[in-house]
Amino acid sequence: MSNEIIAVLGAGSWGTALANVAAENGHDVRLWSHRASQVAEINETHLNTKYLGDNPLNEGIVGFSDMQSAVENADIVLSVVPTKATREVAQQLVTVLANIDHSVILMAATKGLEPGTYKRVSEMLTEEVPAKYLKGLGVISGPSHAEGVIKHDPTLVSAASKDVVAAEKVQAAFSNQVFRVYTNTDVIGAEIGGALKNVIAIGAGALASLGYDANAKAALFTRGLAEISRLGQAFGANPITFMGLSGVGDLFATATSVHSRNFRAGVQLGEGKKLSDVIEDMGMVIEGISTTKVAHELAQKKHIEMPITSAVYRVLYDNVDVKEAIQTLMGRPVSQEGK
Ligand SMILES: NC(=O)c1ccc[n+]([C@@H]2O[C@H](COP(=O)([O-])OP(=O)(O)OC[C@H]3O[C@@H](n4cnc5c(N)ncnc54)[C@H](O)[C@@H]3O)[C@@H](O)[C@H]2O)c1
Ligand SMILES: O=P(O)(O)OC[C@H](O)CO
Repeated sequence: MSNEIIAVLGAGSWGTALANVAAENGHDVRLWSHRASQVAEINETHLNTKYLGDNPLNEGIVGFSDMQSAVENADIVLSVVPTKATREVAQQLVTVLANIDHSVILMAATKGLEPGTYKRVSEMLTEEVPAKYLKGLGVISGPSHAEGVIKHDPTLVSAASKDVVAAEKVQAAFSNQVFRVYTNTDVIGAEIGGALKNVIAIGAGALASLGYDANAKAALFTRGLAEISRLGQAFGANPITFMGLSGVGDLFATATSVHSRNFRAGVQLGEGKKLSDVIEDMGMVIEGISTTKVAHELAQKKHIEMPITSAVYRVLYDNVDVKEAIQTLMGRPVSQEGK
């Protein structure tokens, strides 16, 4: 494995965990944060306590406040900020790439859809970053909680890109005995699966808060995946992708794990906590809250049947009680499976 220079933009839970994988693989890893205090903590103590507690970070990770120093000569740049910060950070990256006249493989590990435009993260990056600065563009997706990755739980993800060489380079850079990267060319499927599973995970948390067991969970996962697949196919995704890591894999991980912010948000909402308090107390991004609104609007616009997404939307945005939302779902006219 050759030694690569890898810049990670965003030192939250996931950016830091991915930086750690790359550093453990012996790469030169620069972790950029817009918060100077976080950079200082990473460089001085090799910890990122707000996001990853007392898990020690590989000492090869160097924190940077200056994006240009982080990106200088980088082979691969990972964008791992929340969806809502993606354009802003991409614009900063473009300024840097123009200053140093440099091109990179750019991969987003963010999972979400942009409110208003309904764009996927890779679409935002394509719009913001001129092609002359790109040696390939794609996404990293799949069932992967930072909390598990940092503890070396065996984890599988996919690196999806139309540019197979770029995806293979990312695969080689990040794969090891506990972190296995598959390549995939279905970027749309990987992104729709990764974003939409968060909506279903909020629903799973709400079900759990009511004490419902395996029947209800299985119903939610199965019919939730059907909705994700319907939306994805309307945008040109390969339906097989939803049977893979970015589909059922990530849905299962997110909708069953206490590490999931989306699942935990669903539990708290089911227990009657106000949405604004859930967001404030989490202190980390809960992408599914915004994605639910985007998916609900998209479903209406494109006439795609997504009743579970609509139910989660009503709980989040119309203050509908979880039990009432479930009753509405169960009370719909019976229909044929497979449609
Ligand atoms: N946490 C996970 O296990 C995990 C796994 C896979 C994918 N993801 C996805 O990765 C993305 C990031 O999630 P996370 O868990 O790291 O979030 P987080 O809330 O833990 O951290 C977000 C980071 O982005 C930074 N940030 C926020 N706004 C910024 C801005 N305008 N400019 C620069 N930096 C900014 C924050 O300071 C923080 O360091 C999300 O889309 C999430 O769905 C997370
Ligand atoms: O903690 P969550 O709910 O944002 O989920 C994190 C990852 O997307 C799981 O693959």
